Amino acid sequence: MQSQADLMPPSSASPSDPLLRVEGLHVSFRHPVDPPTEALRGIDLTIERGEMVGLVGESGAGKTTLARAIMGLVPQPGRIDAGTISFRGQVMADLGDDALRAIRGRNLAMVIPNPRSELNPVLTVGEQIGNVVRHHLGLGRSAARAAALDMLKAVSIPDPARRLDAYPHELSGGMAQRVVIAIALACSPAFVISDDATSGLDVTVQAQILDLLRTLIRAKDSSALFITRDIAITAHFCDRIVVLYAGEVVEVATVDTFFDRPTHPYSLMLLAAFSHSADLRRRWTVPPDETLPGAGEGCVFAPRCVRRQPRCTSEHPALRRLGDARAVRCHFPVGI
Ligand SMILES: Nc1ncnc2c1ncn2[C@@H]1O[C@H](COP(=O)(O)OP(=O)(O)OP(=O)(O)O)[C@@H](O)[C@H]1O
Ligand code: NI
Repeated sequence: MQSQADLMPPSSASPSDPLLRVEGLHVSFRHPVDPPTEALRGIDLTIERGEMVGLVGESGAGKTTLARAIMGLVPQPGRIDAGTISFRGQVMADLGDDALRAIRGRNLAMVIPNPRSELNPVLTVGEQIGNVVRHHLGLGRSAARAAALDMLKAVSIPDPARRLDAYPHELSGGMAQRVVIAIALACSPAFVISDDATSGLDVTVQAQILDLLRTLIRAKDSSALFITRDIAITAHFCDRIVVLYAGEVVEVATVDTFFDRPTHPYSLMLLAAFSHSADLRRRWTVPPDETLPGAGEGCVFAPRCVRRQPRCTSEHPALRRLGDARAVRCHFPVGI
C-alpha cells in the first residue's frame, strides 16, 4: 500500500512547480433540452505550497464545480471542455484511475458540510478514520486505531478514547464535522479543500472548527482552498482571495490588499453587503429591479455594475495583472 504514496512524485515534477495549477479550465453541464450551463469559463489559478486561498462568490458562481474539478470528480452531466489541472507539476488528466485515487485519498482532501452524509452510519468513528490510514498509509490494525485516536485528539473531540467506538448517530453536528475533518486530514494531505464546510453549524462552533482546520493545515504545512459565501471568514483564515463571478475569476489579491483596496466593482459590492455602512451598500449595489439586460459579448458583471460604460457591454475584459499577486478582470477597476 505504501507504494501508492510513491506514485505521487512524478518524474516531470520540479520543486519550483506550484502545488496546484489550474489553466484555462472550462466546465459545462449539459442538459437534455436547454443549452448547457457554462459553470466555469477559463479559470486560471495557482496555489503555492503552504498557502491558504479563499474562494468567494455568490451562489451559482462555480465554487463547488471548481473544487470538484480539482478533485477529478465533476458530477454528471458535467464535463471538462478545456483546460488542465496539475498537481505538483503532474497533469491530472494524464494519470490513470489508480494513481488518481491514490492522490485523492492521500494528497488531496475535501471537507464539505452535511457531515452525516459523509460518514458511514454502520462503522464506528475509529473504524472510519482507521480505514483511511490503513488504506493510504498501509498501517496495521492497531497502529491505525492509535492514529485514529491521535486524530480525534487533534480535532479536540471531548473524551476521544470513548468516541473512538461511537457511531455517527451518537455525535452532535459539530462533533460529526470534527470527525469529517479528522478523516480528511488523517493522511496529512498536501492540499485541502473546504467547501462551505461549516455552513450548517452555529456561529461559535463554526469559528472553532475553522480555527482548528487552519491550525491543523498550518501544522502540516499543507495548502488549502477555503470556499465560502461569507467573505468575512476569508479575512481571518486566508492569505489570498480569489473572487469568482459567473464562472470567471474577476479579482485575485492578498487578503490585506483586498480588504484595503478592492478593485473590481463586484468585490466592492460583496464587501459593501457585509459592511455596516448603509452608504457603502447603497453606492455599490444595483437593486434587483434595476438589473439591466445581459452583457452579451461584454463583461459578465456589466448588467449589475454601477460603473458600467459602453465598452463593458461590447468587449469581454481579460484578467489583467496589477503587480505581484494581484489581478483584476475589469475595464475600469476602482482606484487604478
Ligand atoms: N450537478 C449539476 N447538474 C447541473 N448543473 C449543475 C450541477 N452542479 C452545478 N451546476 C450548475 O453550475 C453552476 C455553478 O454551480 P456551483 O454549485 O459550482 O456553484 P457554487 O458557487 O458552489 O454555489 P453555492 O454557493 O450555492 O454552493 C450553477 O449554474 C449550477 O446550476
Ligand atoms: Ni457550492
